[in-house]
Amino acid sequence: MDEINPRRPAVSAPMSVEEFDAAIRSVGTERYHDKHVFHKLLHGGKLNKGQVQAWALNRYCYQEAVPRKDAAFMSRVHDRALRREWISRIHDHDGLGDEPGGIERWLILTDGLGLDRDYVTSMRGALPATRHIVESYVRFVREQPLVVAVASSLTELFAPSIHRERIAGMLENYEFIGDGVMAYFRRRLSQAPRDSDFALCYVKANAITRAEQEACVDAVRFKCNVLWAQLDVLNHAYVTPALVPPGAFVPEKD
Ligand SMILES: O=C(O)c1cc(C(=O)O)c2c(n1)C(=O)C(=O)c1cc(C(=O)O)[nH]c1-2
Repeated sequence: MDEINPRRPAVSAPMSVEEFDAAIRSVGTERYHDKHVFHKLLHGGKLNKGQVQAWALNRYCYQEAVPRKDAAFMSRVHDRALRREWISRIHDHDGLGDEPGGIERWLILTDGLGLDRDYVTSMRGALPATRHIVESYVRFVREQPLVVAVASSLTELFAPSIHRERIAGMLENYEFIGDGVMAYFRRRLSQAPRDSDFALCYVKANAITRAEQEACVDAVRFKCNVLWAQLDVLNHAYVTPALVPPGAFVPEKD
């Protein structure tokens, strides 16, 4: 007869698929960056043009990092079917053929805000912390188990509602924002659900043990932190009291 070994740590049973789904979504409810004060200011028209410029040029660093993290992910995938699926994420951002892609659409936004393209793409004016934060996402995806790396993209489950709020809020509240420059976010309204549907199915099918499921939930938490921390440093540098670090972009006075 098997004896119960009291020294063996209890192994928790895996969550049901419904519990796992709910655990992932509850991370977003608790800590997605739609709750950050900087977004409330941005969408509510409470920032001046210089502060919006600072947001857009720092966020460029995130845009620039996303296809690199997807390429880092793909470099580790041996399953051809998964690579065939994932590559569309790189095309979404870098473009393919006549489709200019999301980075180009982001630069249309920064053009519209009166920022010089070379300055934006050089990332010279970005806050020092922004670069470190976005690189931590690339590193995470390069180093973590594949299913955990996929899970870290699941914040996109929560993105469409913030994109809708941003399009409506910025168009309504800033005379320097026109419909054309919001094209980036409009396009994401269809891209993000496609990506997050796939990622959620993949994670549910491939995170089998309780430990794997918990690592995936932690990955969503990590990624919320990546998004949150980018807003923390913007708020710290550009919202009162403004504390722009040496060498970073300085808005012109209104
Ligand atoms: O504006 C936003 O709030 C927001 C959030 C996120 C997200 O939740 O990760 C992404 C995006 N936008 C986005 O535009 C985007 O292309 C994107 C890719 C990814 C990813 O992790 O692969 N997240 C996001």
